[in-house]
Amino acid sequence: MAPEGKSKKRARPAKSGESRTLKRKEQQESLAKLQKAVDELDPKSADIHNFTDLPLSAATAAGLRASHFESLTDIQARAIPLALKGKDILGAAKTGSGKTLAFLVPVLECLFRQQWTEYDGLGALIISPTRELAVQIFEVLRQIGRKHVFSAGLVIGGKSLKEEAERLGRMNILVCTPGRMLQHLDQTAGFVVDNLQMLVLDEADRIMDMGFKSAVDALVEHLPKSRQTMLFSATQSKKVSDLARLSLKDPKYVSVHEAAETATPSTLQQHYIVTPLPEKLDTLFGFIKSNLKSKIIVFLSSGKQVRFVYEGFRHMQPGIPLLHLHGRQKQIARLGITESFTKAKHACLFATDVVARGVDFPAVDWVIQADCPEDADTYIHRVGRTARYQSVGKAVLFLDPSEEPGMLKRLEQKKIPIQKVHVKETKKKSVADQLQNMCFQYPELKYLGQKAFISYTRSIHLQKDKEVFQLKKLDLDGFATSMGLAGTPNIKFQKGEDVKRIKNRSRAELSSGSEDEFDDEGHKKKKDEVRTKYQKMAERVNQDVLSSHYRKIIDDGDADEDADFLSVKRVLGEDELDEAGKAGEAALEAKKIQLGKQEFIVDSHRREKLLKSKKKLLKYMDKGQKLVFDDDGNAHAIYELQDEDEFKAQGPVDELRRQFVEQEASKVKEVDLEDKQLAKEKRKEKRAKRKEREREEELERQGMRGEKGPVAQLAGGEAEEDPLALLRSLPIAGGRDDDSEEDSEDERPKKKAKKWFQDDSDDEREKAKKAKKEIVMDREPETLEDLESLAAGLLGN
Ligand SMILES: Nc1ncnc2c1ncn2[C@@H]1O[C@H](COP(=O)(O)OP(=O)(O)OP(=O)(O)O)[C@@H](O)[C@H]1O
Repeated sequence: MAPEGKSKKRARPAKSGESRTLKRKEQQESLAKLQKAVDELDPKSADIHNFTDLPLSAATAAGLRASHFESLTDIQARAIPLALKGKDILGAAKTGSGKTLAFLVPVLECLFRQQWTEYDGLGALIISPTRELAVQIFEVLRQIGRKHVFSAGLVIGGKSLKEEAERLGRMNILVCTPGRMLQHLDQTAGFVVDNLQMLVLDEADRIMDMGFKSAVDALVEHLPKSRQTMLFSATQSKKVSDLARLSLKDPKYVSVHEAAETATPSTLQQHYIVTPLPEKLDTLFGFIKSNLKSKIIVFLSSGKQVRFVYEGFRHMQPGIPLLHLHGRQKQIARLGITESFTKAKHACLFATDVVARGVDFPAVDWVIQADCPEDADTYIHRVGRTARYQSVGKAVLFLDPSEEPGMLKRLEQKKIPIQKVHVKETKKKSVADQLQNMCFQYPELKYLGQKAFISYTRSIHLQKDKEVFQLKKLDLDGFATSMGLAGTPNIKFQKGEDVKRIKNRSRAELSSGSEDEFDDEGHKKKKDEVRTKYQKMAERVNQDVLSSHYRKIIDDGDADEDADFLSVKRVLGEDELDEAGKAGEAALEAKKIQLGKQEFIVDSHRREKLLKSKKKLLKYMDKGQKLVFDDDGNAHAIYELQDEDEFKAQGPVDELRRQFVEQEASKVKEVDLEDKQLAKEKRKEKRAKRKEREREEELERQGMRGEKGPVAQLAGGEAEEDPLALLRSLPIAGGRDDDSEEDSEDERPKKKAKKWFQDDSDDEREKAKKAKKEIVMDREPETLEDLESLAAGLLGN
């Protein structure tokens, strides 16, 4: 028996070697077949109607099938074939027409055809202007990519940079917002994007506009030029400057609805109501009361408007669940609200333009634009939240009489069909009295009202399109009264440069909470900017209620918004020390500290804290000196070793210094370049080695077990792929076959054990598979953390 066993053992490697070669051959043949099909694909073919008509990998096809996507929408049928062939694309199609899949499918396919692994690093970057949209794109990617083994992550902020940074290195596909991504590219050591194959900009016109300009330009600087780039939007522009900024190569413009009669979906009914500003809230409340069995989104111009209307109406209990969403809520609250509204059958969501673009809430009946959009493009995106993909929807725009002619002209220019309707007087519900009572009763509501009033008037003042927005023609006193305010708040507008600078930012940016934050006066807030108590008080020029009221505002997840006022936690700067003293800070018993040549008096906790900060103290410390030791071991300053005359003969000191600095700088630069090149080559070499080894091991393992692995299945073409098979075959720490040779190469990084695959035995694997299935089926991701942890591992489930 023993010899038999022995002979069996000897026979196994030979068998596995054979099957390994066979499987590799099959895999290569299958890939070559797929590539050939892509090469031969005619992007203009009229026979492409379904996903099955496209040359796609079995994994993508299975993911699409499992997500119930069968037939292609127009933009998908036109854009995907071109994208599969590696073309740069400018894609334009109406809202809700399926642009997301038009770029996600090519992303998956591009990486699949290159057999991308986690060691190849970042392969595709998808940029979205808002966090909500990024989360949604990520969700769709997770759905259709479920059979792939790529890793994917979300980079949208809302958690510490360090936490995000730890995951980045492992990601093949990232969905991100521009600012946050740039932060990582600038600050996260070891995050390499040299290998990037694809860059996608969803809502490209928005990402390329002023608000994101510097972030996007800097971000693109980091990316390799030899990549495929795709831009999508319902309001796509062909601006040459944008194309140049992104170095697009012979881009194909795919605009499926260019010849359409209207720029909005044909299933959308669009109306407008002329309602003077002082009657707007009455009309809105009346509308909501008349549509209690509906799902409604109400767009307002700023977060403060949203909060006031939400709080005010909530107290009046209209009989429908009310929600509110704006960019300055905490990330977790934003996600929770988005999810609640997604699931709700009947609800009314008050929102800023943070959800105007891309967000795919199911079955929205009404989109109400209670505040006029800044331009026709914003109008198109807002109304696009309803009547999505073959469903019907209705939209109503509220206009002040002064806005009517200008706005109608803009809408007409953009081919937007809209009809005027009148509100029945009986349907209007006067809310001014109730709001006035509430403002009297709840000072915090009054405060919100004042802020909302100010932010509304300011947004009108800052609008670029003066034909539509004419502050002077608005009845501001009537508006203040309708909000329940006893008097009209005084408004101060900035003049000159400030206004110009603020004007350059669109209303959407001011209210969407995209990424940069702005203070009440429109100044861009730096994250750690230190502002004194006095500065803040000075900023409250437009308020006439006491600051204690602010603190009473119920914190329902909006803490971010009022962080300026509510938070007492501040980082202190030097310039604050004196102020702190003035403000009566408890003084410490004065003591003295000697630092370098300077003496410091410590008379407050703040100053003491400052003096503990090494970084801040650097400027007071000696800069250090270069010393040279003579033969006797005595130290000398460099100049001491040179004869003075000799030294002077060399030229003016400043010139010498400059030359020296230049020389050294160029040396450093040279060495730096060499180092980078060397490191890059090493990385490439390692990657290639790893990839080869993985393939071999995978094939070896499959051959030894006699299992039908993914490679064989892929070659078969027809059989249902096991999404985890490839993963299982990867050399997982703690789960290696005993008889597999331990790789002795030092440089090989230890793979992290993936929880669900730790034991390689079939039973354990089965259990892991079940457990994983349970997660996917029984528990939907609830938080950002859930989403990311699902994705941080792998797309496949
Ligand atoms: N081929 C398809 N078959 C069925 N449904 C689809 C298909 N493609 C997309 N959809 C559905 O259509 C809806 C809208 O798709 P998507 O969000 O991609 O639209 P969009 O064009 O990006 O819209 P927006 O311009 O507002 O961003 C989604 O609910 C999506 O699931």
